[in-house]
Amino acid sequence: MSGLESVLVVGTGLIGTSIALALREQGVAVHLADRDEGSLRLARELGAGVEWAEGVRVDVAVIAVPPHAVAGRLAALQKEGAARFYTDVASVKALPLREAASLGCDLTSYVAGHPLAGRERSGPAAARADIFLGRPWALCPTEETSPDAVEAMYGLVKLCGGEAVRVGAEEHDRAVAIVSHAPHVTASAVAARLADAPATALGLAGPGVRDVTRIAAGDPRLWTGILSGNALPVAEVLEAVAADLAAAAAALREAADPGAMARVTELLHRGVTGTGRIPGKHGGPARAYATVQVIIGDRPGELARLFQVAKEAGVNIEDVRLEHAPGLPLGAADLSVQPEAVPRLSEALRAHGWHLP
Ligand SMILES: NC(=O)C1=CN([C@@H]2O[C@H](COP(=O)(O)OP(=O)(O)OC[C@H]3O[C@@H](n4cnc5c(N)ncnc54)[C@H](O)[C@@H]3O)[C@@H](O)[C@H]2O)C=CC1
Ligand SMILES: O=C(O)C(=O)Cc1ccc(O)cc1
Repeated sequence: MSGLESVLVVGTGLIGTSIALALREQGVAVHLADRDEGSLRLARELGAGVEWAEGVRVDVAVIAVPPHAVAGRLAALQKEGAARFYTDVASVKALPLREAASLGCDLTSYVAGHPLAGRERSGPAAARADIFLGRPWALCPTEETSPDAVEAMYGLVKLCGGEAVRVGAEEHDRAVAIVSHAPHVTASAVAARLADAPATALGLAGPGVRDVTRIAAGDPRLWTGILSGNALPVAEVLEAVAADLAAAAAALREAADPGAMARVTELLHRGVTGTGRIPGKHGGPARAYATVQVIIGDRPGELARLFQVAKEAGVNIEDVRLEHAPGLPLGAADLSVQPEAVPRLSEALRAHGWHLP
């Protein structure tokens, strides 16, 4: 299919509205539908598109609702003849395909999809057009899917700035159990320890615990649906994680024994190996950035001034992490840059009066 001109987004939450905004930026006509009037209105007011009027037929319908609701929406949309092609964005893929088949949906025009991009917040207010840039976007056509439908979805993913990855639904589900679903439960288990932690402990919280628990802030209702839709693959990974944790705890009970601590060290080494295997930006190999730490005042415009100095020094800031010192009007910014840019950036920052610890 050449040129995708009109899209219907059903479910104007975080992902649906983000897709709509990304497509609007590319000049695509976007129609919106959601069973929740407030979400629909907000998405419209954010410039994500116009309300879908029944009878309007589009090139592609994107179903961006919770996993268990996908097949029902697909069946209803196909009955109305809403689009030429259909896709969804649910975090699990075998479930909607199975349910769509049992509801008698037309599987030739449906390509199950999943953008591996998102946030720990829900709803249209959290939507951003750029969350898909350089991110993988799984597409799971089956033997029944028409080549035209697959081609249309590659076009849609490209328009959103994502990188299409073709994969079978079962393989997809086993993969995301490892890289997304089990990590979510693990993050929740760590974050749950904070629910009744003493104030002293919370006051000492640093970036490490933030990194490990960020995704645990996600919507529990949505995540219950995701996990129940991928139950066995997730259970398998969690059992392996639990075994590692139980072995580490048992070893720490005998910490005076060097043999026991060696087992803990071995787990830490496997962890280092695992983190090193996570691909870097744009799906390329992991790239180790160097960090330049700068002390910043808690004042408006401080970061903008910092970025300006980096820009003038010709240094690209790949990532930035802010750490606020509790109770102090100061914080630290960790700037991730290419290792070779560290001396240039450090020198430029010092020359402009910044304090580098
Ligand atoms: N949150 C994330 O970071 C990611 C989520 N996903 C998947 O995207 C889908 C949507 O998730 P979010 O946008 O995060 O959720 P969200 O809660 O922000 O939005 C979901 C929207 O769907 C609407 N909705 C629910 N059932 C509906 C139905 N039967 N008909 C019409 N509208 C309905 C809700 O009113 C809501 O506006 C889910 O399947 C999720 O697994 C995929 C990638 C990332
Ligand atoms: O917040 C993050 O880092 C995520 O990875 C979000 C996310 C949540 C659910 C998905 O199915 C895909 C991505």
